[in-house]
This record gives sequence, C-alpha cells and structure tokens, in this order.
Amino acid sequence: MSQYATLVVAVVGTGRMGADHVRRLNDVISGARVAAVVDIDADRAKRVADGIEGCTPHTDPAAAMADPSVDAVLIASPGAAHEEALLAAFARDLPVLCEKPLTPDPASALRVLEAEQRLGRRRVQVGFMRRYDADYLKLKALLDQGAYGRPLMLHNKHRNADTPPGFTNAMMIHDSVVHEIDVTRWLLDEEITAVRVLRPAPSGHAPEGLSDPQLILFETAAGQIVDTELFVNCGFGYQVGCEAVCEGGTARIGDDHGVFINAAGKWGGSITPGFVERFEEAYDRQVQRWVDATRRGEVEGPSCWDGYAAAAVCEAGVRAQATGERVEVELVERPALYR
Ligand SMILES: NC(=O)C1=CN([C@@H]2O[C@H](COP(=O)(O)OP(=O)(O)OC[C@H]3O[C@@H](n4cnc5c(N)ncnc54)[C@H](O)[C@@H]3O)[C@@H](O)[C@H]2O)C=CC1
Ligand SMILES: O=C1[C@@H](O)[C@H](O)[C@@H](O)[C@H](O)[C@H]1O
Repeated sequence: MSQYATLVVAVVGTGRMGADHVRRLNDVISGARVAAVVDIDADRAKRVADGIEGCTPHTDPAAAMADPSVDAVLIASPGAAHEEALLAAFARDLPVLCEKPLTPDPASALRVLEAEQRLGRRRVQVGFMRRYDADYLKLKALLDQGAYGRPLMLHNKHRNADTPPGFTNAMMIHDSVVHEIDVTRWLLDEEITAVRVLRPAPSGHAPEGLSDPQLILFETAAGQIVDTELFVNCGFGYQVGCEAVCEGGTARIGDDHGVFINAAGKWGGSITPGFVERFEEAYDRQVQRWVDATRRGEVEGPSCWDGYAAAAVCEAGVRAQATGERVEVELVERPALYR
C-alpha cells in the first residue's frame, strides 16, 4: 500500500538535467508529479513551471520545500549547491534523489553523511544512473554470479564529443570519472584505495589548459587494477564502455553497435551523440525506482556513503593528476547506517 497516492516533487535546478527530470517525472514515469521548481535564474524556473499545471517557480530551495504539498525533492543544481539543498531537505525530513556528485569534496560529503545519520534513517538516493543501465546491470549480474571467476581488472572508456566552456582538469575527475569511480566500487564491491593519473600529450582539439585525454588508474582493496581512458573532447560522439577481465573469461559492454549497415561501399553504424541519449533508459529507470521506493516509504540505490566514498576518491584523483604521483584514498570508518 503506497504512502502517497501521487508523489509530489520539487525539482531544484532547471538546467539541462533538471528540465529533463521534470519532463521525465511528469510525462514518462508513473506515480509522480512536479509541483515546484527552483532555479537561481528566476526566468528559467518560470519557463519550466509555465508548461506544467499546478507548478510554482521559486528561486530558493528552502521556500519550495516549505510548500506543504511537497513530498520529495529531486536535486539537479550544480554539485557545489547540493549540500545546501540536501540540508534544507533534511530539515523537513524529505526524501531526496540527488544528481551526482553528492557533493564535490569529501569534507562537505561528510557533513551530509553526518546530518543524514542524525535523522536516523537513509533519505537520499544519489544519481549514479549507470547502476540502472541495462548493460551495466547484465555485467553486474555476471560478476555477482561468478560466471567467469574472480574479477582481476576492469578496462573502462569514457569519451565525450566535447566539453562545456570552463571545463577544467579537476572537473574531468569529479564530473566525469566520478561515474567510473562509482561503477568500479559497485561492480567489484570493493573500495578504491589508491589513484594514479597519466597524462599523454594532449589532443590538438583540447581546449586551452585542458589535459585531454587522461588515463586514470585505480587500485582496489582486493588488489584489482582498474584503468579508465577519459577523452572528453574526442569530437566524434559519446562512448562509455567497460570490460571485466576475470580469472576464467572476460565480459565487455558498451560497444555501441546498434544497427549495423552495409551500403555505398562502407560498413558500420552510428555513435550515440551524448549522455542524454545513451543513458535515457537508465535515467528513466533510476527516477521510476526512486519514486516507487519513496511511495513505499523506503530508500534504495546509491547512498550518501557511496557519494562520500566517490568524493574521497575524486579528491585523491585531483591530487594524483596535479602531482603525477600515486595517491592513497582516505576514508572514515563506514557508519552503521550504511553497512
Ligand atoms: N547523471 C548524469 O549523467 C549527469 C548528471 N549531471 C549532474 O546534474 C547536475 C546539473 O547539471 P546540468 O543540468 O548539466 O547543469 P546546468 O548548468 O545545465 O543546470 C544547472 C541549473 O541549476 C541552476 N542553479 C545554480 N545554482 C543553483 C542553486 N543554488 N539553487 C537552484 N538552482 C541553481 C542554474 O541556474 C542552472 O539552471 C549536476 O550535479 C551534474 O553533475 C549533469 C550531466 C549528466
Ligand atoms: O555526468 C555526466 C556529465 O556531467 C559529464 O561531464 C560527462 O563526462 C558524463 O559522461 C555525464 O554522464
């Protein structure tokens, strides 16, 4: 029996992801509707609210959450604004789906972790949507079944066609590689213990100051090695893939084959343009699962601990990137709420 007939949601941040989540909540998935949207850009919030019956625009997250009809919050503002919105949601004991990253650094992630523990129960699902992608789910099931024995290594690729203006080397870690950090911890069920970053001579297409591509190496607590090729201005499209090398075989996802065409003296297919297209079903499944769990009065999926652990690896990654050294990851002891 659902606690809520329809989950009434406030969406914080109405940019690229926030506006897409508003559409998803209202038009794609079931059991939810958006009653409030928040953006520090008042015109943008109003434009999004105008298209929705019974939706009020706000510029302050706390004001939207004070609306007594609001049952839950989806946070899609930039990472640096997540802590304030999360703490405002906790003050009203509202369940939250928070886009990645939980927060951009481990100190602020720890403050969120501590605040959630004071509530005595989990309230947050972090938006690591690859955990809801059909291919990643198949790979996870194979590894959990031990189908090919113990995993020894992962080879990841993460390519974006281009980056928005102002994208920095540090953002390559905490905005992009944060996804590989999460899938590594999730697929292998191990913490990442150390990070190294290798920087080849940059592509001629890399914006000024950006060291692109980069090769990021993780060590896990079980001694596995994980490499990620990150190339965020590859120019030709969006490609995300992962190959698990196990004792008795390998399993690979993300070859992006789709439809394979032979015509006019050529063979091949097309490359997905961006993450919105590549992960559309995963975003839908992630939000539906959040709404369903919340309506049952439950919280599932990636937790604040996962968000904190990812932030700690990002911090080590940014130091490894700057120094060229192997940097160990420091984690606090895992609190009982997240075991
Ligand atoms: N899961 C995924 O694949 C992706 C996740 N993201 C995440 O989604 C979040 C938003 O990213 P984008 O939509 O690409 O950014 P964006 O820049 O397109 O939109 C952010 C919006 O938030 C607003 N904003 C800024 N500060 C605010 C505050 N304090 N309160 C309310 N609104 C505020 C901005 O005015 C803007 O409209 C980030 O956490 C990002 O890391 C982004 C892209 C893909
Ligand atoms: O989260 C995302 C973006 O913020 C990030 O910039 C991209 O590199 C990722 O592929 C995408 O999933």
